[in-house]
Amino acid sequence: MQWKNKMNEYMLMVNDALETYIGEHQSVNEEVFEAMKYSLFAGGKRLRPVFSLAVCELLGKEPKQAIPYACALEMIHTYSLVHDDLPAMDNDEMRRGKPTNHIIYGEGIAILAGDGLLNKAYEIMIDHTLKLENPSFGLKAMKSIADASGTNGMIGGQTADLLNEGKKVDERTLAYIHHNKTGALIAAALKAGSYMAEVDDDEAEGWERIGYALGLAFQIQDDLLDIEGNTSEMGKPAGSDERNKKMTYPALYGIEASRERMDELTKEVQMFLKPYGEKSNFLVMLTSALMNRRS
Ligand SMILES: CC(C)=CCC/C(C)=C/COP(=O)(O)OP(=O)(O)O
Ligand SMILES: C=C(C)CCOP(=O)(O)OP(=O)(O)O
Repeated sequence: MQWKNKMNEYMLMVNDALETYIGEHQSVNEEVFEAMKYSLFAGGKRLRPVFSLAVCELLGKEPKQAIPYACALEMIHTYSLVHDDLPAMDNDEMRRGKPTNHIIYGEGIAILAGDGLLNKAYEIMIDHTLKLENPSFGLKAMKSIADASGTNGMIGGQTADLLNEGKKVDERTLAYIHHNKTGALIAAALKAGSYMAEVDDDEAEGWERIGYALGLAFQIQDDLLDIEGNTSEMGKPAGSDERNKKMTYPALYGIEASRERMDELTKEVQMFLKPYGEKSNFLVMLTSALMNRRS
């Protein structure tokens, strides 16, 4: 299973860099640092940073070039989960196999820890971009991540998700939710990775487009697991979507149609990767593993 070794290698690079970036704090604000570290190192799959590193390497550059942007993506993703779990949102008590941030630290600190992770992401990207000989690719990677995380991206998707709880949404609204809530950050991970390999905008947009397909397939599997998976394997509560009256892909289209759509999207991603030949083996394997995952 060579791809798993590669996955471990990328994860180690990301975890080491995250440890360095988060730093140590021994002062009155220590509590918020502890809360940030708690969720960041609770055992996430590190998919978004791994996608960035893998795309950068596939395109012929050292994956470490993408590390600051990859770590920023993981911090933004982690903040979004900390806030998503709050009582005001999904009110979940378990995440990444552990009690959620607000259960351990209380709601106030959990909100601040999310804010802290979000801000830290930009501190890292700005520090690194300022040091680049040619900062334009760093700026483009950073802009991709900022756009994807904002009100026209992940925050927009989460807003639509929240406002439509308990309602039967139409296909367009559900597509908007998925595209933005989950797709945007995954698409930005691929796009930012390609920018760190110094590709032109057309090529970067190709990676972004396929990232959206990957993101939708990933969210469909997440929603299927919420119905069919189990809490101990997933490390987060099964049945959360039903409890929160969320309109999901399987709720609107049914389980069979959801699986078919996920398979189509997976094939689309694999067709995109095919011209890259052997260099794309890791991403091809990771994509199929994600669609068969149990957590
Ligand atoms: C701005 C914010 C707070 C964004 C949250 C984005 C997001 C992808 C949440 C998790 O989605 P989910 O609720 O479908 O997934 P899970 O099953 O992991 O809770
Ligand atoms: C977008 C969704 C479906 C939220 C969970 O994302 P992941 O499944 O990547 O969560 P972690 O492994 O990072 O905890």
